[in-house]
Amino acid sequence: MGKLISKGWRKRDARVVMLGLDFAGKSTLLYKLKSGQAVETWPTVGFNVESLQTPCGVSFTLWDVGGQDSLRASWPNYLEDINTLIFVLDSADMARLAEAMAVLEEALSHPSMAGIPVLVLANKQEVPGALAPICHGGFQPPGTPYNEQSCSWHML
Ligand SMILES: Nc1nc2c(ncn2[C@@H]2O[C@H](COP(=O)(O)OP(=O)(O)OP(=O)(O)O)[C@@H](O)[C@H]2O)c(=O)[nH]1
Ligand SMILES: [Mg+2]
Repeated sequence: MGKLISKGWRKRDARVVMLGLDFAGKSTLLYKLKSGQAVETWPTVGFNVESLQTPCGVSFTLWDVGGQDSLRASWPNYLEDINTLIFVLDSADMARLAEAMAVLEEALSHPSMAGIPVLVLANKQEVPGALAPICHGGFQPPGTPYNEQSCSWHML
């Protein structure tokens, strides 16, 4: 976040976009951050958006984009002029890990993603058998080996 603030983010709301396969938990996360409570969700058709603030007072707008296959063609529209991409991964869904990797790679190839910080959020960690973040070694943008010190992308 320090890097983001140093880019002048205090002057305007940052635009943060969440992508990920359907059922990954994006909307659950959005409303948990907004209300502090777990809410029931339905598959998102289109997007949800909320204004949020970090505990240290940085305002940002968080976009939650529907992840169903039929909606992914619209993802590039959401990537224009963003400050950060959060890619939400269902860590308990091994069967779709490769699919998730493929759609992340496609999103990262969008021209407007150059230089944009990416956070891969390994969700559903409490599910028995979920892949631990440290085990997501194969799940990384091509050419960008995971490095705790690197600011270009982070796995949480
Ligand atoms: N066990 C577990 N379930 C979760 C977690 N986060 C979300 N879920 C569940 O995952 C399901 C899908 O959550 P959503 O938030 O609707 O998923 P989404 O990524 O918004 O899906 P789309 O809108 O279709 O793209 C719901 O049943 C949630 O309750 C989590 O951390 N752990
Ligand atoms: Mg949703």
